[in-house]
Amino acid sequence: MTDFDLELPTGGGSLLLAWQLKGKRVLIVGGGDVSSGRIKSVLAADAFITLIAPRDGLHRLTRHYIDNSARITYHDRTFAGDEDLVGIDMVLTAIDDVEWSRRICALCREHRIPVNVADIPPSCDFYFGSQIRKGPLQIMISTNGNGPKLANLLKTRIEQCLPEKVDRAIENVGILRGKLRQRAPGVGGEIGKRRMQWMSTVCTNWELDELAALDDESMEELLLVGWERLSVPKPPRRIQLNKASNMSDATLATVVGFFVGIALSTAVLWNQGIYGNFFTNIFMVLRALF
Ligand SMILES: C[C@@]1(CC(=O)O)C2=NC(=C\c3[nH]c(c(CCC(=O)O)c3CC(=O)O)Cc3[nH]c(c(CC(=O)O)c3CCC(=O)O)/C=C3\N/C(=C\2)[C@@H](CCC(=O)O)[C@]3(C)CC(=O)O)/[C@H]1CCC(=O)O
Ligand SMILES: NC(=O)c1ccc[n+]([C@@H]2O[C@H](COP(=O)([O-])OP(=O)(O)OC[C@H]3O[C@@H](n4cnc5c(N)ncnc54)[C@H](O)[C@@H]3O)[C@@H](O)[C@H]2O)c1
Repeated sequence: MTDFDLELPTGGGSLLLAWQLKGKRVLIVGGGDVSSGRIKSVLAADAFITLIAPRDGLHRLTRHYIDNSARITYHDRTFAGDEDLVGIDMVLTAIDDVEWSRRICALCREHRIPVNVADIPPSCDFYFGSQIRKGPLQIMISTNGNGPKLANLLKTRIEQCLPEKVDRAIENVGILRGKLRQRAPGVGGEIGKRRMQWMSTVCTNWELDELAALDDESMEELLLVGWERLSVPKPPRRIQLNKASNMSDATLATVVGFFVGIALSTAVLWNQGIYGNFFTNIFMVLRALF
């Protein structure tokens, strides 16, 4: 018997990737509303942008990006042809001209440059999705072209479920992994396996809040105590204390409300000449509550 999943994927999906565009050049054709969204996504990926769109059709946000990002090279004109594709690694078109959209797509395919044509699925080598970015966390919701609005609505739901400090926790895990690689360098082999196992145990055994509370000193301590002995200790005391003080607002409100209630009822009873002691009043409040 094997514990592998032997079932073949049913297909009909697309490949989900986190495409590394740092330092690459992306051509964006069009300067409207959709283009401004594309610019934002590409800037988040540290790429350079060549933007081709007549000035009079620019969206306010697109103009803002042109004026404020040194990564954007702007040409105030319409798409010219082959020559605009020289040195380009990816093309995104967002124009209100279906004929030109299709022509640009055909040229890109000829030059084997990956292309997305907003809203024309057959002309897309890849689709955009609805995106959530929170620090290094990136979530893309794709319905594989079935319902883009639904992707947008699901995004809102997912955003509401994300733990508050998830971005900080992920950043800290990244820093800790960097420190561990410095302490135990080497690619692959036994050392690689040992590092992966240890990091996985840290991520599994520590709460996100505890990971988010790590600072430089506690990371060094964790590496010193844990890595050297190949064990993963509990979070240091000051991080656990932080956790205690991170009591959720709702819990805090319930606890404070409970004691204020007891104090008030004591005062009222006292005022009415019912001189029960404090503990008798707690009993009366509890009886009234349950
Ligand atoms: C996610 C998002 C990302 C982005 O573009 O940044 C995105 N569309 C968004 C919004 C949106 N698009 C449309 C509406 C109107 C409501 C509706 O029609 O449903 C709304 C809603 C709105 O505007 O609120 C119209 C529309 N879109 C496409 C077609 C053509 C067709 O389906 O045939 C038509 C019909 C045109 C017509 O009828 O003429 C096609 C595509 N749109 C995609 C992505 C790709 C598949 C995504 C997936 O896998 O789910 C794909 C295939 C190609 C691509 O463009 O990459 C972004 C939400 C971002 C956010 O806010 O979070
Ligand atoms: N995927 C999505 O989320 C989504 C949502 C809405 C619309 N769309 C589609 O995306 C496309 C663009 O939408 P928009 O709202 O940004 O449109 P828009 O009309 O606001 O902008 C179009 C832009 O393209 C420029 N343009 C037109 N022809 C050009 C050419 N040959 N060369 C260079 N620039 C050219 C215009 O000057 C303008 O800046 C439309 O086809 C629209 O149907 C997609």
